[in-house]
Amino acid sequence: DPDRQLKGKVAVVTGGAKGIGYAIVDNLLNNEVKTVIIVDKNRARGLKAEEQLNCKHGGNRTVFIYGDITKHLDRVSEQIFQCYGCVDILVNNAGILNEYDPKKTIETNAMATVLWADRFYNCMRKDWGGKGGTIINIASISAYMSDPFLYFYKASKFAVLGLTLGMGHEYNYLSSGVRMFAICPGLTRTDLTLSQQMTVDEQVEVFSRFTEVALWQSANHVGEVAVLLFRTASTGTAYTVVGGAPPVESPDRENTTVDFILSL
Ligand SMILES: NC(=O)C1=CN([C@@H]2O[C@H](COP(=O)(O)OP(=O)(O)OC[C@H]3O[C@@H](n4cnc5c(N)ncnc54)[C@H](O)[C@@H]3O)[C@@H](O)[C@H]2O)C=CC1
Ligand SMILES: CCCCCC(=O)/C=C/C=C\C=C\C=C\[C@@H](O)[C@@H](O)CCCC(=O)O
Repeated sequence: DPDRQLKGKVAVVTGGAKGIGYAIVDNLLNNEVKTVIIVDKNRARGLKAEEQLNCKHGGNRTVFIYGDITKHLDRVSEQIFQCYGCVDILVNNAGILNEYDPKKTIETNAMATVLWADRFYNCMRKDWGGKGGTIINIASISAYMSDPFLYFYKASKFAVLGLTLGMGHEYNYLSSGVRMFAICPGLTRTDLTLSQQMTVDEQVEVFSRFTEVALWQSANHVGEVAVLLFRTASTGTAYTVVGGAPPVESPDRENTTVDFILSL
């Protein structure tokens, strides 16, 4: 299936200046993607990532565009569509963890992810004149766990999962040709998991004990899994990736099947 081959494709990765996003960019470039556009609000890290990746992979295949996903969707998407068309792949990865700022958490992780998905979906969709494509949303194991921690973050990641199961549903894929799936990583060593405002003060002790016994993994593992899933994942699905193990398709939620919808 040519839609599942990375060779020659153009991808956009939000929050690709470091952490999981950077690892996804690096792995896409390792697998013959033509160009990856990093959109990030950290200008210094974005420029450094562009330089490092162009040095490693050559050919000016990495392009950094400065942008805050909560503020600059119009400017950045217009610039991208003008230079590269609707692109083949969007990785909605940028996200924050700050339990002391629920509004910013929802605006960044949920609202911006929804709006970026909507903008690229509409450009890519075949029934509106596009050529199809793939949207990968980075949610979290937090969207599948029932635990007392990081509840605003959890709310934002449930939204990402809901978006993926709904917009990416096979029924929509049949007309749009836009595949959408989610990756739900467990604890991954990045700057996000070093942040000082990760959880409310009263939970710091118990949360620390939890993170000491939980399984951890490298960002590069998530990057490798993103490439694997690009080749194998069906639309409207979500995969957990925990402790460096292979991805596991997340438990089914009740699914109104396409056959049923079409029989109405
Ligand atoms: N590190 C972990 O344990 C896990 C992380 N995730 C998710 O993976 C994604 C990436 O996280 P990490 O790499 O760990 O974080 P990170 O903090 O290392 O990197 C996040 C990147 O996103 C950028 N970013 C943040 N807000 C932005 C905005 N408004 N506009 C543009 N760029 C923005 C940052 O500048 C940074 O370069 C997030 O969505 C996070 O929720 C999911 C599960 C586990
Ligand atoms: C609860 C499920 C987590 C799912 C993974 C995810 O999406 C986000 C994880 C975010 C943070 C993890 C932080 C781990 C921190 C440990 O290094 C610990 O030592 C921090 C102690 C608490 C503190 O606030 O200092």
